[in-house]
Amino acid sequence: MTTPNDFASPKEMSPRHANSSESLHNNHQLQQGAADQANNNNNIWKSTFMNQQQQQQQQQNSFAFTNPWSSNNADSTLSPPQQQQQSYNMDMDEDMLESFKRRKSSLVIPPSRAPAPNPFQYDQYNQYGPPQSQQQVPSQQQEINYSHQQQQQLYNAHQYGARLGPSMYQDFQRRQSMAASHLYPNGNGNNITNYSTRTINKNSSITPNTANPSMMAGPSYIPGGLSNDNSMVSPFRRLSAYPTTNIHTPATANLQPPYKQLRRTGEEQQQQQQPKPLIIPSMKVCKNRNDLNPITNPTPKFRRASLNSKTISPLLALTKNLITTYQLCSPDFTYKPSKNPKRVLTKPSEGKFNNGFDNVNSDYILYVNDVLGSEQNRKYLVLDILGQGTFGQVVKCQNLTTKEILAVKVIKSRSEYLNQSITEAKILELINNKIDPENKHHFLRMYDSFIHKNHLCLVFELLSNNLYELLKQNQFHGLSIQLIRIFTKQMLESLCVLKDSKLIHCDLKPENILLCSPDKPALKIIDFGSSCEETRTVYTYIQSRFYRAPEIILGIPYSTSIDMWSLGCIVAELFLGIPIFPGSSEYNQLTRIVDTLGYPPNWMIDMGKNSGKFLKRVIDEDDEDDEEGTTKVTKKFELKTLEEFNMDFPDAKEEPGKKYFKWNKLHDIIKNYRISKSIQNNPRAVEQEMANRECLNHFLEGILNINPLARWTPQQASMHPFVTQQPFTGEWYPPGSSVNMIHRQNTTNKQERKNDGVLENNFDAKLTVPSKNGEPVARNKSTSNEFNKLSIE
Ligand SMILES: Nc1ncnc2c1ncn2[C@@H]1O[C@H](COP(=O)(O)OP(=O)(O)OP(=O)(O)O)[C@@H](O)[C@H]1O
Repeated sequence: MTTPNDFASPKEMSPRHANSSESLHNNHQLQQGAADQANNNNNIWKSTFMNQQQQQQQQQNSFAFTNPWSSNNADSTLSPPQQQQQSYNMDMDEDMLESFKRRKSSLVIPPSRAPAPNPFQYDQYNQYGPPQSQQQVPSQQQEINYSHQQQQQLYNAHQYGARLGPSMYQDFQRRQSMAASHLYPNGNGNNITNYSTRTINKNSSITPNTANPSMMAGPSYIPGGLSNDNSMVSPFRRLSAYPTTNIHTPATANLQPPYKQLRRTGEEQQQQQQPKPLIIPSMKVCKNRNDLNPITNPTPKFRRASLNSKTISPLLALTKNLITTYQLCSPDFTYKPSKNPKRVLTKPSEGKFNNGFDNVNSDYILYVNDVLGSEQNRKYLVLDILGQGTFGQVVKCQNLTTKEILAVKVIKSRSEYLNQSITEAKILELINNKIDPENKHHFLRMYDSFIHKNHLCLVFELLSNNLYELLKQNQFHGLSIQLIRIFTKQMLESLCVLKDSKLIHCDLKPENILLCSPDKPALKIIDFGSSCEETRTVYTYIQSRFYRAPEIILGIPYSTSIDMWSLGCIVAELFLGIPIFPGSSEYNQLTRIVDTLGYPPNWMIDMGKNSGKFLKRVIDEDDEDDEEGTTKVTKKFELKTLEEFNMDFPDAKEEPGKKYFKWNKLHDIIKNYRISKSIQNNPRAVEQEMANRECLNHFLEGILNINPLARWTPQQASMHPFVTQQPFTGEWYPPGSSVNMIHRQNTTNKQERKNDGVLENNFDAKLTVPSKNGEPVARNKSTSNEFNKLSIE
């Protein structure tokens, strides 16, 4: 049979025995001194001490929690006569309990109404009860052993194991150790005593109990753990265990609760002092549902406190009225909100630059309740963080004068970010004041800008979630086509205005499109930090990768049409829930685009500064002979294989990209995307959904045209049936468009790459045709003659 010691080390079982050899030594010393004093006879003492040691050893082996005073020390001064001692200690226990209860009430610590059942019946141990006589020791020991055997059996039989498991068992033992450490806190033998046998003088020095019970009733007695001695903490508070005795208590005049109690009559007080049976929490096996009903104990008296004599529920005392509660515990306690620790919002939060105001990334270290700005009417109280980006942090603030809640973008203090952000502020100013003064075209409003501790701060209207967060909330399942249409319409309105103003946003992505409020589908475009004028396209490394246009990847001069590409990616993502081109690198990004939409036209590859990085030139014989019968040799390009790319750029360590969609072609991805469960059983709804998808697909093909010259402008896209909700017949061309192109029917993939809807390798060419995944757009016969004369205005 295993013993409890098999489950835990002696250290865990008893700090008194195993934790501190010094403590054990002191214990012996103390007992030795006591024996000397009593018998003044070395021989007797020796035999007694050896007896005692044996007993202790036995106890230590069987169970760690034993009362050193419970064994007969053969010294009447230390161990009072059994009868006397028992009643005395019983009195003291009750006294302790009552005092403790009152003390607890004054601390506003409600006793647990239905203590958690202790699986190991810990409370039944007489640890806090009266000391046992020598005669009782074996029986107590037996009880302990028996109980532990029971625990052991229960544990082994998995009766509790399933619910408690070894970790809970260990936790129980740890708590036992904690209790023991409260019982024997100082590790010097003087304090080694039981609660029930402790007296503490006014100076809080703890001495073993003497035989005189009257000593316990005086003002000098403070029950163990609740004395002035701070080192003594009641184990009750940790274990919610009550003494097992219920003996009449002597008055403890110095421990009256501060209220109500004072108004009680003597009779009431007497009644209160009557012995009351204590319900000892015990373990019970739940056999049916009724066993789970909570046990409600009668509300004990003195459990509520307040400074103004009003009763406060424990809940309120520990929540809303916590300050009062603290004041009740310590009259010196004062509370000032200004001294509250401020929550830091910036990560990393260690000050590195700018006199410690900035972290290693040159971000200003922001705290809740910080004030940004110093001028009158331009002070902003920091409330929370809204987002973080390349340029800095965006925080929710309150204007201290107007009380308006706003968003403040605190730009990094490095000059490159500062300069670009000045451009952002200028563009926003232009948009807000000149381009969209009436706030109709879904652009973020900027209200103010100022410098705070070397950081440019831009004050914006406060918006809600961004579209990425919206998709996330929807478990990345994509939005309904109706909602996508509403969003697309608004984004196109903004892009029309930007194109007319010859401005390029350059960083359109779901994170930069924000809902105005959480409950309406109105949105606004933010983050003009990368924006530029169409005539000043200085930067070539722009746009977030997933939304990066092919002309940027290839390194071709760009225009407002890069925003249309990003829009196409965003609309597709709103439908699919995840990015349509989630490239892990530029090479991977281009690979995904080519796989889904076909190759860029030759002129783009010829022109692209970066083309050689990703593509290889292959001289191929054309499968068609010219009129004279000679084989035409045309330039062709192919994406480098992964191996070829890694060979050319060993540092890149390019790996095969993860495949997110079963299908490759855009049309197939959209068409075969899962149908919402809500309409799966409704054929008409499914039919409507498929029709909507066809329309969405056609719309996407128009704006996700690899050729920027063939890509629809926002004005053209705004007229598409997907946006206008006009009937979609399967064909649609931007009004007034004509093209002069030679189009081959039944083009193969190889052939797609040659043409891909572009007619001339001329960047300024205006003669383009919308293509469908690089495949010819099916046209009805009646228009086939005009087909070659489409031009886009
Ligand atoms: N006016 C606003 N109201 C609410 N949240 C905002 C506001 N402006 C920005 N945010 C939040 O802060 C995030 C970052 O903002 P912003 O894109 O302007 O920073 P950035 O440093 O330019 O980021 P990026 O890395 O995209 O360049 C946004 O995605 C958004 O969630």
